[in-house]
Amino acid sequence: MALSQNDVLRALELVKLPASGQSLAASGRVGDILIDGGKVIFAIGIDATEANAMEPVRKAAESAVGGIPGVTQVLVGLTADKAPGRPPSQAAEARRQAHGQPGPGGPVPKAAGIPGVKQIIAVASGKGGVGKSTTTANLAVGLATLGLKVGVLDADIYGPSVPKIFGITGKPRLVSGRTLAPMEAYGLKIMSIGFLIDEETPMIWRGPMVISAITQMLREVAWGDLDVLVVDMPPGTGDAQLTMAQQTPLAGAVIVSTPQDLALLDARRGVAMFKKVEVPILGIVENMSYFICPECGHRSDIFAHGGARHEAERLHVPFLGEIPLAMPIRETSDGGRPIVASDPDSPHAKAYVALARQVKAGLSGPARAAPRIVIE
Ligand SMILES: Nc1ncnc2c1ncn2[C@@H]1O[C@H](COP(=O)(O)OP(=O)(O)OP(=O)(O)O)[C@@H](O)[C@H]1O
Repeated sequence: MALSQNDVLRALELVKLPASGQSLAASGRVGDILIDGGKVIFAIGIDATEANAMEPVRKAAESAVGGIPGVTQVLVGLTADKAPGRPPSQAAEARRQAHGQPGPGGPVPKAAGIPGVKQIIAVASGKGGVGKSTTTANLAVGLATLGLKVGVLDADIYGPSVPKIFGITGKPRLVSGRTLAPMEAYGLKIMSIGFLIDEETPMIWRGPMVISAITQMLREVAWGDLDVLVVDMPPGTGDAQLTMAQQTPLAGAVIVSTPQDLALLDARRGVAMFKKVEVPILGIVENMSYFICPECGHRSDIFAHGGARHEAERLHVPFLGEIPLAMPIRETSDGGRPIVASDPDSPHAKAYVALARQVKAGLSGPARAAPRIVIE
């Protein structure tokens, strides 16, 4: 007989919430349940502060549903998509009302820091394809050339491309219990959500997986001592991105945009998203800003360059610089050899190092005047 949502909810009656002892099924926290043959997928709504406490509940839910005859695979994620003010899914809301439970809400506190990691920054873009991952990789190598210990966390659930940009193959190994060793390339420690999420995982499921995956990548990876961890965020400004911005103890965010109007509009949304969760904006960088002909050296502003600088001024956030549209950037990035590492003397690499310098300065705060020494 085909599996039904009621079969799943019956199994979830046996899973209890730690604080109240209430059943998960009755809590109103179970989102829409997707059933595809023997595969069952759903998310448990949590407050952003509960990620660690609710992990055992997630596991218990997976094993309870896994025990239903006919179930071949279960995927359960924790999601804080229901940020204050956002409505829960219709199904979850109906169950909540039926059981007379209070809805989610309240302020979202800041996520706890990661021992050994001094600062975490996000590289984000309002839309895909603007060169966010290429910028992340070259910025990270650039920060390392400035003498910092740097890690890269690829959190782009929709298209994790950091392993490819760094030419990494294979999977991270377990060092102890659930802790993974990060991969290493060009002196950086690297972890990608691509190592944790199966390529076949449906897109609809990736958003709900965000909290567990980001928590695991932040806290169950042996990062060691890092000055900066650079996070390649998923493009866009939807629920998944907002949740991630809330769940990650970010010191600041770099927004990547191309100069076109539409990309700039999206960049503006990105700035607004980080402001909403009180993450400081380190600035906007304009990628594919201008083109220098490799044959004749002529410069063309193909996308009416300068838009990001104006947008940054308009939004009162720093402008971090311009990266040209250049074949060597694409070739090295797509070939697993970021240009700052593979051709550090090129003008393109220098543009990224200048960006890294700006970001580093932004992280150490506005320059303070040296104290005046008075000799009496
Ligand atoms: N400045 C640049 N000059 C030339 N090519 C570039 C530049 N920046 C990025 N690219 C190329 O553009 C393509 C998209 O870049 P990238 O994957 O970094 O974008 P993205 O914004 O991370 O995309 P998404 O997150 O949507 O997958 C890649 O082929 C990359 O090599």
